[in-house]
Amino acid sequence: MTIQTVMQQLSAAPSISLTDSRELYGSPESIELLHVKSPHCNAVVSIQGAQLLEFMPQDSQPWLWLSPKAIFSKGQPIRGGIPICAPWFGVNQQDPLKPKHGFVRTRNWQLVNITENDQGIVELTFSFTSDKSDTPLFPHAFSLKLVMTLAEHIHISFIAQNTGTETMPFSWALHSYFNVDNLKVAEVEGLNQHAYLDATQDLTRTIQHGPICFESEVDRVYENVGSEQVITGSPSLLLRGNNCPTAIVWNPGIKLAEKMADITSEHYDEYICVERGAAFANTWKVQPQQSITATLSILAST
Ligand SMILES: O=P(O)(O)OC[C@H]1O[C@@H](O)[C@H](O)[C@@H](O)[C@@H]1O
Repeated sequence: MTIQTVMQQLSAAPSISLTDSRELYGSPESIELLHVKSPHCNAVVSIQGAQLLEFMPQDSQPWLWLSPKAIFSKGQPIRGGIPICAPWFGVNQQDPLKPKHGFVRTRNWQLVNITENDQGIVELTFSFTSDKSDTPLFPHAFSLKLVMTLAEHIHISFIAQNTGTETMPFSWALHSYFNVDNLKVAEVEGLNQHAYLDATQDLTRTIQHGPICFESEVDRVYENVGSEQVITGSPSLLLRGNNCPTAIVWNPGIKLAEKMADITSEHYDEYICVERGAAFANTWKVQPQQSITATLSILAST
């Protein structure tokens, strides 16, 4: 979309304005952002990575965690909100030197549509199309579409299309960072008795007993999960995924966080990640010209 069309669509969407990270967060470098202040919510979205950074329903508290030490720099991951990991999740299995979590989280996406309906519900549509320069990183041509609906809740549709001529292995995650007011009492429910791969123990298969608690580093991959998980804490949230068979639950704990410049021991206990996507045994095999759609809703849990 040209800047002219963006401006036209923004003029029909009174709750959305264009800003940047310098203005909003005082960063030295400027990353383009959309600021939503609607009757339903306040939100901030980065065009780099098509990444929702902040979300707070009216009369509530922030649902997503954005690190106070987040780095806003072109081509760098932004720590917090909902980064999109694709076309692979985690460490690349063929070449561990390739960027972790793929490369679309650090690229500019195309903003293809901005709408706000009469009730003030905002919908943002982004697209990403790989090009020849991406072939050394990922030998398949693909395009992605992400539709983000911001109301009193968050709804995301994620669509991947194989635009090449061979079957495309594609793993991905919506790597959501959720605010917790007390890590010691925060829990994730909905995975009891489920096997997981423990990334802190060389991916040893282990069985989950009861809710997930965060007493030290947690880095777990649950395959073939049910549609819903609940984060209990303040706020309590319900995640409902469709076609997102993998859940990844992560908090680095204090020791690892000390080594992460955009988290540190000062902030590691402010969030947990509960990510949904399709990874490990659930990696998508996308046929030539096939599109696969997944959706994720994040709702207040009652
Ligand atoms: O620092 P990154 O690349 O954003 O990754 C953060 C974490 O992402 C999680 O999804 C992984 O399970 C962790 O192992 C990883 O440390």
